Amino acid sequence: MTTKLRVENLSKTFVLHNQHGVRLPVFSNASLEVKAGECVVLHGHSGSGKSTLLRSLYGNYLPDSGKIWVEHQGHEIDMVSAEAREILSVRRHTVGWVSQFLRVIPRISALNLVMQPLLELGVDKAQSEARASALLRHLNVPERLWHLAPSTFSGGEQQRVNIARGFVVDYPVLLLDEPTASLDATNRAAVVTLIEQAKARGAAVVGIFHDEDVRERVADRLYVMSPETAPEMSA
Ligand SMILES: Nc1ncnc2c1ncn2[C@@H]1O[C@H](COP(=O)(O)OP(=O)(O)OP(=O)(O)O)[C@@H](O)[C@H]1O
Repeated sequence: MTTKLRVENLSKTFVLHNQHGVRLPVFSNASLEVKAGECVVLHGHSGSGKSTLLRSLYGNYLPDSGKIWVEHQGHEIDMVSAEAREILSVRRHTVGWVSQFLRVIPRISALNLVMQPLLELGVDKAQSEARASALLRHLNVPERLWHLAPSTFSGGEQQRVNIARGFVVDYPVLLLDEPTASLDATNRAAVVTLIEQAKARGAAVVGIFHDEDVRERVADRLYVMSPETAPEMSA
């Protein structure tokens, strides 16, 4: 199996400049590898650094040291040292991000929000619309809402629009930040099916799931945010 994502000796410390420069080490020497078709779940107590690690993988946080190798269009890119335009290209083509929160854009309909990543890749409108509709239907978003802007949707409806948008492109790597938080059992199962389908087509998945049932269904391995990867706090 091909390795899609390789993290080597990654360390991250937050420096709180507005609080006397307090240093808050989050993890050090984190290393993991995710192959095509595998799902690795980040695991550890609240505050152990799961979100910080996941955000670093997407290039949202800059680690202090270490490498994040992503297989991107036939070669490996290190997300730690990559230039901004390379990170944008990785995000457009290779690494998808699904969080529990939807960034609502005023006046853009749910259907258009979901289609957008496909249109940006040059997929034609009819095909994009068909794929987006299938996902919204799968996630039980009522059809009467598809042509409305999601700002007035319930929390769960917004969450499902966001998940549809995150799964609309067949990204080789998927980063999932608690995508099932606050969904009911039917919709959790719908998301689990999407993750299983992504794995079956060869996606490498890294996720955070607080729901134990979901974790057990999708995880091939747990990556434990152990005390060794979380050094003592120092001033
Ligand atoms: N932007 C930030 N600036 C400063 N400190 C931060 C920042 N983000 C996170 N932290 C700190 O880093 C530590 C790890 O936070 P993180 O959110 O990664 O943990 P987590 O394991 O995802 O927690 P939870 O399960 O509660 O979501 C926490 O002590 C948090 O206060």
